[in-house]
Amino acid sequence: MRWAYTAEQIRAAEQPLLAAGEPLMRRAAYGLAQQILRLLRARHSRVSGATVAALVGKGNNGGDALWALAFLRRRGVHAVAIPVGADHGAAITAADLHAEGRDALLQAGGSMATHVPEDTAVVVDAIFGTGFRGSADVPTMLRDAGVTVPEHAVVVACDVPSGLNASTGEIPGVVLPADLTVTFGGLKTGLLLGEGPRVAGRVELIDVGLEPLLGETPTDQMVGVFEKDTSAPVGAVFAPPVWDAHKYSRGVIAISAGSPQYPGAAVLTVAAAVATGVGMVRWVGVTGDDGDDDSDTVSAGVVAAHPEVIAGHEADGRADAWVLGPGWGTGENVHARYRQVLDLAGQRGTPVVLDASALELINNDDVARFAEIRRAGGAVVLTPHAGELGRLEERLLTEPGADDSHGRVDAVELWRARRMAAHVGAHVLLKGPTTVIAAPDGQARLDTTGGPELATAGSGDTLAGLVGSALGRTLPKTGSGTLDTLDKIAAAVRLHALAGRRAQQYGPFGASALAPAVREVLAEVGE
Ligand SMILES: NC(=O)C1=CN([C@@H]2O[C@H](COP(=O)(O)OP(=O)(O)OC[C@H]3O[C@@H](n4cnc5c(N)ncnc54)[C@H](O)[C@@H]3O)[C@@H](O)[C@H]2O)[C@@H](O)CC1
Ligand SMILES: Nc1ncnc2c1ncn2[C@@H]1O[C@H](COP(=O)(O)OP(=O)(O)O)[C@@H](O)[C@H]1O
Repeated sequence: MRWAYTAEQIRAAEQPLLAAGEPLMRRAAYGLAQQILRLLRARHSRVSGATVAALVGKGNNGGDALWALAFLRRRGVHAVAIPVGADHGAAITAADLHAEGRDALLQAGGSMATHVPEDTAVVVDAIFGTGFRGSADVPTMLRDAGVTVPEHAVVVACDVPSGLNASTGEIPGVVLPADLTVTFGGLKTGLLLGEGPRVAGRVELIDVGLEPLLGETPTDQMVGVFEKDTSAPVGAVFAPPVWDAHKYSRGVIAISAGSPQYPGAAVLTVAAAVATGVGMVRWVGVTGDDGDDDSDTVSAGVVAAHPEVIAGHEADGRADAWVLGPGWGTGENVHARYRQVLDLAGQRGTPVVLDASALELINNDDVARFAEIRRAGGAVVLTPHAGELGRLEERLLTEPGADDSHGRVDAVELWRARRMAAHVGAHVLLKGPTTVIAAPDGQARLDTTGGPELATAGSGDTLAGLVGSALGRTLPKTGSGTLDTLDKIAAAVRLHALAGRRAQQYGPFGASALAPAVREVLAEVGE
């Protein structure tokens, strides 16, 4: 796992090193040049003779690119810098650029230009970096300057795409989307939130020696990031059973989901939990303890699809984790069931996942119930998408709107999830293209592994079942002692994302394809 930081945190960490004369810019530029060389080698047989053009602003971001061009020039690259931007209304020129960088480039034999040569293989976007404020329309700036980016050129953003807020992921104007972003010192949260993932392309991090200083950031301000190619602890959380396991020791997942209106939600949530391999999955209807005909239809559907499921109407049975809410709708009994399970969980310390319709039932009185569950050793996990979180905010917070007093109106997903988690004393799993998981103590994780193939009805029900399984299953004693609720939720999110990718390999799919794909992913993880 890597950590991500706001631009302000990165800039603060840089200060002592810059004051001590550390050559941060040259380290950053060297890393950028290496990444460009790698691209050139992959796309062209020869590095020497290839053209790399940088769109250079007047700040240090431009300085990075100028130094990188100087390194590339020494490797035989045709290196060209094009000043882009304005100062007091007048277009900037070479004289306005970072002086040392410009001199380094010229001394190395590079050149200044007013347009991007047609044979350019790589265009470096170095107009603005973390010093960007306000808004900018980069394509219009380029058009006004008579600069055209050739269609065949690969666009590499220096630190962040110019015009992207490096902390929040907002784009107040328009940016030039990058194929690759080479970022320096630490991963910026803006590359992972909001519009960031859409415009940053692949992200490579260059170590410039900030890590020790960033490590001093309070943990509630660091954001853990699960990298695409390393695992959130999927293997540890969804580990195979130990040799002397029995069905109760492996974990019993109790799921109250579905209604006559949405019977499929029950099947999908149950299917996900079953697919992870647990000791038992119980399905519990939302009617009174006697059940009724309507609920029996849902029950029959669940058992027909999954004969191994124990279906009934009593909440008071064995449960190592509860999942409440997928497909409940607004039936008259859901509220009683919701209250009953929260009270039971408070007495027993059972983790509870509140999804979909259950989220609509939460009010401020429940905060004390959630605290009770945590005190008893359990956890509460809310799994809203942005719309559901908005409704929670309206109901629970006195100031539901996004607060911009910290200069991060967005970081929206991160900030909103953290705020809600702290307010209600529960973990908040905020679903979307970037999934945010916030703990009540301020810690957070981001995962961008999931693709848009997951945006299909019932995919959230599947995720709720996976989170329930992660919280209720018994972990092997060895090697998993340090896994906390945040890790378990993160593992479920990652498993969901990997299942989406796996299912997609066989073509477009609906959510019922996810549970079989979960089994395939776990078979590989376990190998
Ligand atoms: N993080 C690190 O470890 C390092 C960061 N460095 C680089 O330094 C960069 C930050 O440099 P700076 O602080 O000089 O800032 P930038 O180079 O990001 O941009 C600042 C310039 O752009 C102008 N500007 C900002 N917003 C504008 C807008 N909306 N319209 C028009 N002009 C605007 C400012 O007036 C200023 O002249 C980083 O992004 C990174 O590339 C490296 O040089 C050293 C290592
Ligand atoms: N564009 C996207 N890219 C990646 N993941 C997405 C995207 N849109 C939605 N998702 C994921 O798909 C799932 C959808 O869940 P949800 O909205 O609750 O669906 P439903 O309620 O229909 O089951 C979530 O895990 C969410 O993170």
